[in-house]
Amino acid sequence: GRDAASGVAGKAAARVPPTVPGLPLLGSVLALGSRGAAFLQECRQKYGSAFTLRLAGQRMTFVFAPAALQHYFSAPDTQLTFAPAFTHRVFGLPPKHFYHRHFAMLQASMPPALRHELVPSSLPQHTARLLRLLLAHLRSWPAAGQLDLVAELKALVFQASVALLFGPRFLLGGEPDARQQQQQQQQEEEQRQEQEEEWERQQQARVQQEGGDGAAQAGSPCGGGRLGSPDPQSRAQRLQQTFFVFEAGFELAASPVPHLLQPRFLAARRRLLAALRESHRAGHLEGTVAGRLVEACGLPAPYVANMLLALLWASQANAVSSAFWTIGFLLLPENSQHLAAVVAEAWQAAAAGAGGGGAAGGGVRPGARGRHGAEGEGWLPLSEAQQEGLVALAADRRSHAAAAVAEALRLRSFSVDVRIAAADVVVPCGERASAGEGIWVRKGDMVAISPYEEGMRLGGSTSVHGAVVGMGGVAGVSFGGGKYRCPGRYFAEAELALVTSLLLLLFDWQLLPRGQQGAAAPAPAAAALTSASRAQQRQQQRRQASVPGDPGGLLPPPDLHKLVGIKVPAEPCWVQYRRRQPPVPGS
Ligand code: HEM
Repeated sequence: GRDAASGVAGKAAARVPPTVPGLPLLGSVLALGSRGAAFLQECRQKYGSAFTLRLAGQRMTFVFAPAALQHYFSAPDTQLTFAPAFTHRVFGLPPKHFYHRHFAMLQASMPPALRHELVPSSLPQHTARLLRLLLAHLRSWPAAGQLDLVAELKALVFQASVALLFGPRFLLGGEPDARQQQQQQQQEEEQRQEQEEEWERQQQARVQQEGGDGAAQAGSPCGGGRLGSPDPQSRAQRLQQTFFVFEAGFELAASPVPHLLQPRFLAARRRLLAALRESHRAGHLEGTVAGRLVEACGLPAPYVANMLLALLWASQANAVSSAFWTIGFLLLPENSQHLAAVVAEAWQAAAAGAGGGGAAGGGVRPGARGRHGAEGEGWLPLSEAQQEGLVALAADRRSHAAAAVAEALRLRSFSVDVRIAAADVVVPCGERASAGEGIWVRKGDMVAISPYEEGMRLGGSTSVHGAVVGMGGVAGVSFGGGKYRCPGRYFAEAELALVTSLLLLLFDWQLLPRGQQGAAAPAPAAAALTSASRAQQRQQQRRQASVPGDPGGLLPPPDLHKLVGIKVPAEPCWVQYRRRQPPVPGS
């Protein structure tokens, strides 16, 4: 195997992979753009475990053989390199300035770069803060009602984790504060706490402003996910919506299709860059993960905002939909046992925290449950000590919540990872890969892998390729591998476990039948359901049958157009929810 992986002995048995015929000039751009993963599956059936697509001017070779995976993640940069052109095209980071700083950004220890910043030992500190931000946001939810879980998780996860990583003042905005630059570290810390309190006050003020009457509401409790809503919005909501316009346009923007044809993407990027630039100048990012990364990276000032945009995208794009899938899968009837285990474990963790540390501040307010009413306003769901219990649970990689997160990632990450061939190389492939069999890839071609098996069920046995076992199974591969693996992995896993435990501890949830929402929900006009859209619906239901993890088709299908990263749900997901009482201290 070692010979083949080195790409030297492989040359003798190397073959050129078949090229999929497509349109003149465009090649398979349209097929891949419109059918995504389904198109790749067809190609795989027709051409086998390696084939090349022509995508306008770019050739992209897909390799599916397990032997290729190992090579992919271990090949030196002189053979396969992380796509620098891509960071330029999407984030506007020129390789000239960025490429040699890339490692500093990932690895530097002083000032701490991402790998040092987000190591497991520093996680409790980050997750404790994240939990406070999540709780502040959840206060604006009525005690019960119906909501679109996709939209609400977007708002919850984006706003809380951006406040954590970029600082609450990035989301709040505000005037530059010259004094801030001279403040000692301790003062900065105090200030951040004040900002978090201010953030909480704002969330609370909004509850009051919106009536806080707790009437069972449908729709978006905090205006989270409704694009184009006419309601006056906070800066946080506007940033969130702009971000998801950027994210929706991301893959097309990375393709060779001219940006001139993508005005929405360009406008969103411009707005995000302006907001990041303004916050950086005003000192809002000081003392935050993002601020320390700027220091570690040492980019020239004009490109700082572009790097921050890359961090914003990387930290949100996958995490938000992963949170949805984790909770969504747990709500499926066939997973009720797993749900019960996650709830019991969260309950225990909160109770243990409450028992161990003494419930500061009186803990849970009795009466916060049941018929929602003016309680919404002062709802303080978890004491400090209970929060500590949940934070400890989020760091436990053997918890039921961690298993549910890993399973959701495995089920919704049947996507692709991409490198560029830095030279003519042989990638091991085929039944005799260990004996040197492989495929040729030309210098400049893209090499893509998609190492996922489909058709597995939550809790079922996990079959993974031997090549990826060392990286934590398929869920591990969704974070990439080798030296470019995701530096946010441990943070992301703790974040997702925390969001899952918290929401399942504080609320009872029930999936509503697809396409059916509560009376108060904004129902789609019946007339709008044309025969064309009905046909589309049927087609989607057929596709759903082949989507792993949801045999009954109760969750929205994943959008199969998206090729990179965790799949995004293609539709809203309506649920009924109701607050419940977390454990009473000492119980
Ligand atoms: C479920 C959540 C997440 C998934 C599935 C995920 C996955 C990935 C993958 C696949 C890569 C590319 C690795 C490669 O090509 O080999 C990546 C890169 C990256 N991720 Fe994550 N990620 C997640 C969450 C996060 C979070 C929460 C952060 C930050 C706090 C983060 C920060 C980054 C950064 C900065 C990079 C770029 C690294 C570079 O420039 O080389 N990610 N992620």
